[in-house]
Amino acid sequence: MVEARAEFGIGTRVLSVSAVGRLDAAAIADGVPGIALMEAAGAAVAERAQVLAQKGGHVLVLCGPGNNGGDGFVAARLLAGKDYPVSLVLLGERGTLKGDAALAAAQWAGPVLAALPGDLDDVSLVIDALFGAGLSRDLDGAALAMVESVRSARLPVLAVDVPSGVDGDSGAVRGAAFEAVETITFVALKPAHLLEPGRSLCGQVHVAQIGAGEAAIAAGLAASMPPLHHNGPDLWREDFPRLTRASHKYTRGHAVIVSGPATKTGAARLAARAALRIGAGLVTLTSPAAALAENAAHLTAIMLRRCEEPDDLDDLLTDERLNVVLLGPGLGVGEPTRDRVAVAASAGRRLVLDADALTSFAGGARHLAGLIAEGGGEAVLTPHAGEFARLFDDTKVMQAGSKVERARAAAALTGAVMVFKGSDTVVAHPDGRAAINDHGTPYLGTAGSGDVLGGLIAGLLAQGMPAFEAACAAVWLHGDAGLRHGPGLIAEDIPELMPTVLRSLT
Ligand SMILES: NC(=O)C1=CN([C@@H]2O[C@H](COP(=O)(O)OP(=O)(O)OC[C@H]3O[C@@H](n4cnc5c(N)ncnc54)[C@H](OP(=O)(O)O)[C@@H]3O)[C@@H](O)[C@H]2O)[C@@H](O)CC1
Ligand SMILES: Nc1ncnc2c1ncn2[C@@H]1O[C@H](COP(=O)(O)OP(=O)(O)O)[C@@H](O)[C@H]1O
Ligand SMILES: [K+]
Repeated sequence: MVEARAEFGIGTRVLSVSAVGRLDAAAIADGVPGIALMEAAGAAVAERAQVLAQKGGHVLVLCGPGNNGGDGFVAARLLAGKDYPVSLVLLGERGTLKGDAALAAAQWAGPVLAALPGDLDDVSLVIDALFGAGLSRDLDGAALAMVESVRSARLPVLAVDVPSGVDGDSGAVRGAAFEAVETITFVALKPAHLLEPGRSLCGQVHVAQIGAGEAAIAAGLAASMPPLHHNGPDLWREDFPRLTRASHKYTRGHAVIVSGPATKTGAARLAARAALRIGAGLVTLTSPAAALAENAAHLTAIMLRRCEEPDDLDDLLTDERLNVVLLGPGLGVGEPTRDRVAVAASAGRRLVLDADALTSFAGGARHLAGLIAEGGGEAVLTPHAGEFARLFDDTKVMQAGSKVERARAAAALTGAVMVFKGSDTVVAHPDGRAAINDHGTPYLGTAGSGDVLGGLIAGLLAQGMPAFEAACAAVWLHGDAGLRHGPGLIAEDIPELMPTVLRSLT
């Protein structure tokens, strides 16, 4: 879990590595000496180290050749001052240290080792201050050997800024990386604290304040555009549907969920139930004739309507009150599904496209983009990694870099809000706004869980919530239900947890 005790003014924002560099530079230009920022960073590291190391336990500090290493020198000095036995290893020559790192090293009175001690048995905690924002290539040589030794000795690691070897912007591992029990970062979260595999390698993440002022923070925020957010209620609470005394079912929207054929209807019912539970005023499930009995046997408050051909869906959508259509779960892959998507899109409805509605456009993302653009309605697409790869196979989207960049490129190409699912779900708007969600649990990886998510999004869209915020809210609420339930979760449980989840939102 990530503790978002960020610098005042950062709010939900996640900053790129270069933006944090700009922020630091602006703070220094504002009159906060770089060494003061480094002292504050090192002090935050030392404070967490005292929590993590056994009382008076041996702390091994691994310092790199840049400012990340400088933070390590400060932490080592402060811990030694508290009577912790400290060993400090420096990667490279002390004489080549520059700037603030050289100043911090000059304050360290203890020995500087050139390599790991042979015996690591009595080490209580390793502080990883090899590389942070300045990681520029894959780990090799002495750095790689240190990672391997610490990993094989199974020592607890406190990472400074990011675990060394993790790329701060993408969360990718460059060659090898430490696996930390805790990571302490400064000013703001970076993408690697939320994107896999970085997120898992960070352990618990703490954001420490180091004294940057308002103007510096504004410079950092301006340097990280379009904005990337850490998903949470602060991002979308303002836009969340609210009831008034005058609200009634027709003001709460009417979602249409398109069911698959007989024996493939459960996914649509899960979505329909979720749409109703999250507050849509009415939900209609459309069903082929052969699946009507099966659907009817399981539905009560959800209405049922026979829709055999795409034209039947067209007829249904002449009623303007039906404002959202969800297609995909259980629908089957092929032309009939593409035709139904085309009908719903050309009717100008807000769309949620999931599962088979995405796979039916495999390699045809541009065709889908055309349908969405012609209809003029907003769309939310909810691919998991497999569906994403199939849909964007023939495009440059797959080469766009990090998961955030791929989601942004996919959103720009399709003109739709993208919900790129996984343990690190990324929501991206065509204008580049994006959010990473870490509020969830692996218990959500269960059949039908994604169908429920689609229904939650449809239910929020039906109530008029803007598409990006609706997608972010649904992802977070879905995760919250998973966290509340924990072991034994099945997809059916998620809609039933919504009353509890929603009650706790206020
Ligand atoms: N005032 C501030 O800005 C503040 C910054 N703070 C701290 O500074 C950190 C950023 O510091 P930084 O920019 O000096 O980069 P850093 O991560 O130390 O690494 C650069 C060095 O590593 C080297 N190197 C890179 N990859 C390598 C590899 N694979 N294998 C071997 N060597 C490799 C690279 O070599 P080069 O690429 O130049 O050859 C260079 O020498 C940031 O994460 C935070 O902890 C805080 O104190 C708050 C105030
Ligand atoms: N390890 C995990 N941590 C958090 N959320 C997860 C994890 N695994 C899966 N999920 C979530 O569960 C849902 C699964 O959706 P999907 O793969 O479409 O399943 P299905 O097709 O069975 O409905 C997604 O919302 C995904 O983000
Ligand atoms: K580090």
